[in-house]
Amino acid sequence: METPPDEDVLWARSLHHTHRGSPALTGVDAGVREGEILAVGGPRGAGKTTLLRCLSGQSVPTGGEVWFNGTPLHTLPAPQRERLRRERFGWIGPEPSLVPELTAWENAALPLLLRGVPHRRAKAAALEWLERLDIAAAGRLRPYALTQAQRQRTATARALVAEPAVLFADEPTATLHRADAEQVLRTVLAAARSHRITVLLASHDPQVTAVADRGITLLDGRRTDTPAATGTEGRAACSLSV
Ligand SMILES: Nc1ncnc2c1ncn2[C@@H]1O[C@H](COP(=O)(O)OP(=O)(O)OP(=O)(O)O)[C@@H](O)[C@H]1O
Repeated sequence: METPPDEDVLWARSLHHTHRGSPALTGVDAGVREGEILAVGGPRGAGKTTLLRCLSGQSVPTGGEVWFNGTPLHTLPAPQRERLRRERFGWIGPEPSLVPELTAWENAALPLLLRGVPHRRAKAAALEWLERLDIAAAGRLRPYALTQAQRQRTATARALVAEPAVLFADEPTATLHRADAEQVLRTVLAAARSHRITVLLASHDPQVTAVADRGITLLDGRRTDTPAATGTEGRAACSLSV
């Protein structure tokens, strides 16, 4: 068995995954270094979400290995995997799934509250992230009273509030208008760089993936990027002002 490279915080080898018998990933290798922003590009249906779900321990691959800091996620019993996910990973999906009964700040504070952080400290941290995302004024509103953009910003605050080791952002700006998309991306990237959060950013939009340090590309569940392209500096090609 090959050992994960020391510098990779997250490392996957020969990942296979099927959905009801249909292949979604076919032998994908990937690695991301601490503090790196890695884009996962490719058209719809290419396998980006499936890859992020396998790397984050939400799905167990049908074949291959996933290692996080020397821990094999692919063999970890479900309760430990859940715990690791809760404590070390953050997730932003294309649709903000907020708890309808909670206010924006309570939703944002949820990862800290569930971890037993005192109410006052959790609230202060949540409000700080909502402030950074320009929606502190909406902190007392419940999700039904928020716009789609405010809901997505709240979900972004929730993903960052506990300063995860790895942030998985799956099409995080897909439902946002350009200006909102730019601000959400800018905040995520600034937070990642200042807190050394590793980011996996999946998007079918080349303007979004261009903000990453490095990118891989999937098509029909396989990587299509060449080693040379993998090392390309994404930021040089960035067309979003983030
Ligand atoms: N729950 C599921 N059940 C059945 N097939 C699925 C399921 N999830 C994904 N697939 C299929 O697996 C393949 C990869 O899907 P995946 O969502 O990972 O791709 P993607 O690149 O993230 O695309 P998108 O941007 O549309 O989400 C596709 O063919 C998709 O139809």
